This record gives sequence, C-alpha cells and structure tokens, in this order.
Amino acid sequence: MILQKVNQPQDLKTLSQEELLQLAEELRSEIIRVCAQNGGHLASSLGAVELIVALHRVFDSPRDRLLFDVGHQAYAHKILTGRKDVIHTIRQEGGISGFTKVSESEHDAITVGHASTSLANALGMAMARDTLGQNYHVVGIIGDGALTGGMALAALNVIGERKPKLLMILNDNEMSISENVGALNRYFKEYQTKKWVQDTQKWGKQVLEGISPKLFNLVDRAKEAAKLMLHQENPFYAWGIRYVGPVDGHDLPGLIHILEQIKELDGPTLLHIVTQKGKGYGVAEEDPIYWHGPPGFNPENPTKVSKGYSWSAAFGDAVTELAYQEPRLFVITPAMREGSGLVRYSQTHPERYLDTGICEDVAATVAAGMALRGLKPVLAIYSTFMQRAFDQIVHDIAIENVPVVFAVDRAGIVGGDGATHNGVFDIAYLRTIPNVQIAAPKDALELRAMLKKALSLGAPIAIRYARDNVEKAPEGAWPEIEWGKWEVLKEGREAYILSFGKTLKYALEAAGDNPEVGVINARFIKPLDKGMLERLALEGYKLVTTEDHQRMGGFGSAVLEAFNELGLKPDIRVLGLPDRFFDHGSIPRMHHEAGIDAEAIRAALAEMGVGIKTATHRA
Ligand SMILES: Cc1ncc(C[n+]2csc(CCOP(=O)(O)OP(=O)(O)O)c2C)c(N)n1
Ligand SMILES: CC(=O)[C@@H](O)[C@H](O)COP(=O)(O)O
Ligand SMILES: [Mg+2]
Repeated sequence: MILQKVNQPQDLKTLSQEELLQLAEELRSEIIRVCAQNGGHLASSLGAVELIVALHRVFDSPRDRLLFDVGHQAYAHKILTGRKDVIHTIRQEGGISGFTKVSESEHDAITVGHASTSLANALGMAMARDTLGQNYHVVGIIGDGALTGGMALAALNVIGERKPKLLMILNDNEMSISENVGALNRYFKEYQTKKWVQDTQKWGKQVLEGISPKLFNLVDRAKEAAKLMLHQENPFYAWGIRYVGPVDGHDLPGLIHILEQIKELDGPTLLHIVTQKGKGYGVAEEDPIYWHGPPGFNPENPTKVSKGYSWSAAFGDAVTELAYQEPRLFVITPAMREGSGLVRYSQTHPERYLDTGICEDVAATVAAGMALRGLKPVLAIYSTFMQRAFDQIVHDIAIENVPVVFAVDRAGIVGGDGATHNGVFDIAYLRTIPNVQIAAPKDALELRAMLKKALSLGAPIAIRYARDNVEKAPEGAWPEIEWGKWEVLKEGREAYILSFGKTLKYALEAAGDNPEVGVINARFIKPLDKGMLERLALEGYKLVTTEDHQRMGGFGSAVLEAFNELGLKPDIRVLGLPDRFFDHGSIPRMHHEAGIDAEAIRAALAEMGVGIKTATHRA
C-alpha cells in the first residue's frame, strides 16, 4: 500500500511514476469505500483523482494555494493532506466536511459548497500575493458545470484584464449534476471533437469512428498531454487568457509533465483537462447522475436505492400535472433537475422547461422576463442557492410585483452537506421584501393546493419545503386553499404551538394527546394570519412558535412583530435556530441541538407552566 506511506503532500515528491499510478488506484478504492459507508460526492471525486495527485506532486500545498470549486470533488485532496485517518468520518456529525473548509485544514484554501466561486477567490489571492510582494502559486480548479455560473465568467473577465500569474484548470467531464448545458459547453464539445479529428488525422489514425464524443480514446490522448499546446481560437484567448489543452485528465504522467511546463508561465493560464465523471468505477461511469451524490451503498454490489417519495418528487408530480392544465406554465431550474424532482417534467414538457446552468441569479431574472410577457414561470430552486438571487428577486421581480412562483426546496437543515447548504435564511430575507408572499405546506396535497393557487394570484410567491420525504398525494387532487389562513390541527385548552413547515411534525409529537396543548399549521408567513393571532392572544393562550430556520428574522420574529403592531403581549416562546452555523450531521440530531424538536417544544411549554395552571383557562 503506497497510501500507507503518504501522510502529507510532501510524501508524493519522492514516489516513482509506478508508485504514483498505484497511489491513484488506492485513492479510488478509498473514495469508493468511504462513499459506500457514508454516502457522498463519489463520481466527481473519482474523476479528479489523477488531477489531485498531479497537483500535489507538482505544487507545494499549503504554501501554494489549491482552490477547488464547489469542493465536492476534493476527497483525494483530503486524503493526501493529513486526513486519511479521519476520511471515514466525512459528512458525519463531528467528522470532516464533504467540501473543502478553511477551518478544517491549512491545505483547504477556501470554504466552499456553492459553485463558481473558485476563480474570483483565486484572483483575489493572486492579487494579494502580488500586492504584498510574495511568491507562491495560486491554482483555481473549476468544473465545466461550475463554469456556467456568472461569478466564474465575471471573474475571467477581470482576470483577463489584470493578468495576474494564475493557473486555472478546467476539469471538463461534460457533466454538471445532469448533462451540462450552455453555449460554452457546446463550444468545448465541438472544439474537442474538431481538435481530436485533426490530431487523429495527423497521426494517421481513424479512432474516432464509432466512439462516442464522451469516450475519446484516452490512451492516444496521453501523448497529447506530453506536449504544450497553446491555442488561439477559443473564448479564453479572446479574454486575454492563455489556453492550454485539451489534455487527458486521467493520464497522470502526462498531467504532471504539462503542469511542470506551465507552472512558471507568467500571467493567467487556463489548462483544459478532459475527464470522465465516475472514472474507474463502472456503475458511476455509466450513470454519473445517480452516482454524483449517492447515499451509502454496498461497494461489492453497488445498486441504486430508492430514497423514498420526497417533497421534490411531490412538487415535480404536481407541476407536471399542472402544466397540462395551464399552457402558460414554464418551469426553470438552475442546474438541479434531479434534485428538484423535474426529470419527468423535463421529459413531458420539454418545450416549457429550461435548465439555465448554475446561475440562480440569471434564472430568477429569466423568470421575471417570462412573467412580464405572459408566461407563468415556476422557478424550482434550493433555499441555499436562492441566496444568489436576492437582488434579482428584489429588483427584477418584487418591485413591480412580477408573478414568479418560487418552489423553494431543501428549506431548513439539510444534513450531510452542512453549513454551506442549510436553507435557513430564506424566510428572513424574503420576508423583508415588499410584495413577496411566503407559504409552507404541511403535506403533498397542500403543496398542490398552494402551487395552483399561487399561479393564479399574480404575485411573487415562495412555497417552501424541506429535504425530506412526504406521503404521495392522489393524482388529480387539486383542493382549494384559503390563502393566508392558518389551520387548527388540534384544539388546545391552554396553549398553542404555531408551526411553520417541517417542524409541524415535532409540534404534533410534542402536543400528543395532551388536551391543554393545541397545534396550528401556520402555513403562511406573508400574509400572516393576524386575525388568528389576535384571537389567540385576546383569549389568553400561551404560544410557542417553531420553525426550521434562523430564529432571527424568521417566522417567530414575524409573529412577535405582529403582536407588537397589534399592541398585544401574549406569553410566547420563539423556537428557531440560534445565531450560529450548523455543520454536517443527521437532521434530527441537528434539530435537537438547535432546540426545535419535540423535546424542546415540550420544554418550552413546561417553562411557561402549561398543564400546571389549567384552572385559570377556558374549559
Ligand atoms: C450556487 C450553486 N448552485 C448549485 C449547486 C449544486 N451543484 C453542486 S455540484 C454541481 C455540478 C457541478 O458540475 P461541475 O462543476 O462540472 O463538477 P463535476 O461534478 O462535474 O465534477 C451543482 C449544480 C451548487 N453547489 N452551488
Ligand atoms: C455539491 C452540491 O451542491 C450538490 O451535489 C448537493 O450536495 C446536492 O444536494 P441534495 O443531495 O440535497 O440534492
Ligand atoms: Mg463537470
């Protein structure tokens, strides 16, 4: 085992070529073993193994800064930088993060999880180095998917003008989570094919015939990597950035050679490498979409498992059916087709479906444009990624009350992805924007009711749901909903738990069959059911609010503000996430730690003396 001898990147410097090749294979096995155990970003990490070995062979981390975009492909980097003994804890509570994280290791140049940030960060670091008169290398590693993001493209624009010494590596596997999209992606596909045809002709071979563009002959391309290629006919050149490639990203000796050659070049250089997502693991090569981020599996017999019927699936089913009824409905996803439950919709309604790539800001403004010209856009978006579209929601949508419906998925704590991905700020930032309405359904049927109603209201409306499973609603069921009105699910004699979204199950559990405690499905935050709040306060009920969101600025805050406006002061406890970030771990454990689970609700009720002074309350 070569891996046993490698504890720090320095240990790679003395390995022979054969040992490096063996190391790459051992890293692959370790990545498969760990993902089988914990789940994780398998296919992307497998595809980046040779690149990461080559980078650590050629550069000197932590002095040289290696910035991985998204950070989900960096498992080999973690193993090679002193974390091989804890890699089995990845994504688990108390364990290491599934992404690079500055506070975890000096070798992790950025804390990341959202896409398209590496190049801007790399530019900043290169400029800091030059301004401070220092001397080290900065390397930004970005996938073809992440390159669809506006941040990455805007960073290239500045890089091309300022021209710092900076190496960028485009790790192109022609995949985002789904198939990659966009004109740049198409350009590179065509570019590679053309270049490959020329080279094959040059070498007198005809290997292209019968080979899918994805599976270029990697053996021949190894020869390619040994040469320094500078090409002038591509968008990077137009930007003033030196372009090298494309080269085979799995040819380890070739990669090391070319990195050594371009390492000291002045100014910005982009090395384009072509890799295969899932490389070296048959199932992941064949189906990189499923194996992008699978849950745990049996490594000897890797099979796909059903993750159950999710809120995303409930949304996807609802919107697919609705599209048959509403010809103006149009669904947009910023690169999250699978996660947002839109595979079926994209197949049944391809003409009213758009994957914008990883650019939530653009997706929001495209939706605005559609709505302004008569379509009924639904933007399916993860809560955490919607943070990227804040200004677009204010400026392009809310000011003129443009009717865009946001299907806000992964709301609340998300589990293994941790702090970068928790969707715990959306209520706070949406609530402050005039015209924007916010709702959360208690089940799939209510989601259908809300979605249908929202499309008829002519306003920007966010419908929020969690990363969780839900019972399937019957097809064809489209119940009416009284917009803005809460629902009493259980009567209480002394207190009510007001719950928004996912914490409703904790509220029901906490109330149990206790006659003193009632439960309200507080399914709208904007408009807030002030009528019900007023009645509850005037009738002297004690209140507990719960939500899977930051306590500051969230649902409970909205309730407190309403009581303040009404001039009422009920006995109330607000439960929500405290003012800190939550890392990766199991969702119920995080909820417990945050104090929003059934136990915390019962504790809050007990603190208010519920069940002790029942005689003073209404029978
Ligand atoms: C802002 C943002 N939107 C969406 C995502 C979800 N996401 C994570 S990885 C990924 C695909 C990235 O593709 P690429 O950069 O090509 O890396 P690969 O997985 O192919 O190695 C997406 C869409 C994200 N992390 N950040
Ligand atoms: C790295 C990334 O951002 C995505 O792959 C994310 O991990 C997907 O999360 P879900 O599994 O919740 O769809
Ligand atoms: Mg990719």
